[in-house]
Amino acid sequence: MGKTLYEKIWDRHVVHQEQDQPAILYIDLHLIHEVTSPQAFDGIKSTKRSVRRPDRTLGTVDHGIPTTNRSKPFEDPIAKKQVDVIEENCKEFNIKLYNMHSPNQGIVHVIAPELGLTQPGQTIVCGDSHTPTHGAFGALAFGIGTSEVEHVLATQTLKISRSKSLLVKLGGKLPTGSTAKDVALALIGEFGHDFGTGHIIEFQGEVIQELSMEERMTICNMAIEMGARAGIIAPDEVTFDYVKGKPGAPIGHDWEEALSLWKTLYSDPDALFDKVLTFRIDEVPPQVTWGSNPSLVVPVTDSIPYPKDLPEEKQEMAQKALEYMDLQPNTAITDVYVNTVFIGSCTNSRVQDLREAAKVVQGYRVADGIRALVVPGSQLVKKQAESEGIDQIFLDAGFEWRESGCSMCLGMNPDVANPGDRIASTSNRNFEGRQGKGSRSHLVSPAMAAATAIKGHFVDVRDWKYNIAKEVQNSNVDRNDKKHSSV
Ligand SMILES: CC(C)[C@H](C(=O)O)[C@@H](O)C(=O)O
Ligand code: SF4
Repeated sequence: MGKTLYEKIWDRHVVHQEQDQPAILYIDLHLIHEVTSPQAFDGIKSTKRSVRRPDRTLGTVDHGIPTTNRSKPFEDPIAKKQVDVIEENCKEFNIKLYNMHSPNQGIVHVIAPELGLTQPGQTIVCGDSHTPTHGAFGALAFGIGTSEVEHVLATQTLKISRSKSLLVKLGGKLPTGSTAKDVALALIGEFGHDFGTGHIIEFQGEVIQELSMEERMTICNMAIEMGARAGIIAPDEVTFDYVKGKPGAPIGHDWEEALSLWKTLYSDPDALFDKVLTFRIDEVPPQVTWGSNPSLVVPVTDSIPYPKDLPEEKQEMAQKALEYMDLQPNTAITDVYVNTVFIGSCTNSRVQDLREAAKVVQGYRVADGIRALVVPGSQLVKKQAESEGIDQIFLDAGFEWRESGCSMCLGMNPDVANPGDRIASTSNRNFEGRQGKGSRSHLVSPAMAAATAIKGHFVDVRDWKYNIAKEVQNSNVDRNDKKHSSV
């Protein structure tokens, strides 16, 4: 019988397995950041061990670092300490670290792919729940806890039990104006925020071949919000083209050898999955979450539902979410006003995301009273965007253009939302208070976030070109007239 992609990667990496016991899995790439690595290094040091493969370990700082002027002292002593500690640890154990001032610094899940370190067929771990992002390359990638970080540092292996496999077949084509983010949100809306629990999800479907690596990363990034251990997509020509020529990619004969292996990385047609779900995406409109987990989501064309109209298992959390979010059922999503817009995070902060948002923003102004932030996922993304003039489009529109990092995705640095703030955010989690105590998060695609910043409330970005843009232009003219007449 054939094997699934997950089984193929798993089998190539098992170092040791006893019956009914977890396997010992070899890890190809271990990514570390400043929040979850300090205790792991303490454990290594206190037992006088060393790091087994510093050359297969890479560090960056992303969560707590400022996204404004980095030559100024840190505002938060804890963040400062974490950054200092990872610097010391990486120095002591000879691990490459992209620190705050490095041209390669960025969110851990953005930098490894863009540097060509994330490759098909690898096992990749990080003490971070959004590690499934790397599954977009046909790698088996998942988040691990701090004690596991220590184990991987010491042995370059992980003790782990096999997960079940879940095939999600995406049928149809992505409609114009909808994005990979909308597909991920719609999937979670349809099947719930835990439908992948205990599973590795493989995403398949014709549409996948048409998706860029950036879009595939957005979908796999949100596998954890589906409850899954990891998400994975079989590599294809799009993947190989993306990796080719990147600094970490194999070259010459090694490239040819790698490629012949990578081309075998797909689920065989007769492979058996533990579960199979199908989902048609032809009619997935842009999505907006209204609650405090990503499954509480509706198309932008809809209204906020009455809890009693939802499936029974969602009713109680929906009621609680309405209270926290300060929203009334039956309110049209397009009548919900925000005061903050955040374009960033490992879900949606790559160049393609910023290009899509900039296309919407170009020539317009952020609505009055809105704080709008663009935080590129990495310094390389930032540099590329600047070379295309994208920074200027955002700045001209009244957005803030920042240095790279996690930023307001979870507010561990000074980019924190205030109590009561309502945020249109391109990140992946809308949990209570995540972006700042008492703040209210709505998850959307980059284009939707951009349009919301201009209008001040949610809008259907598909109408942007035809109707809304004209309205905005007129109101900008009014605003400018007012400005001139008051001078
Ligand atoms: C800080 C880190 C441990 C955390 C995670 O694991 O996901 C963060 O990245 C997040 O997105 O909440
Ligand atoms: S950007 Fe957000 S989700 Fe991604 S690693 Fe940072 S905090 Fe976690």
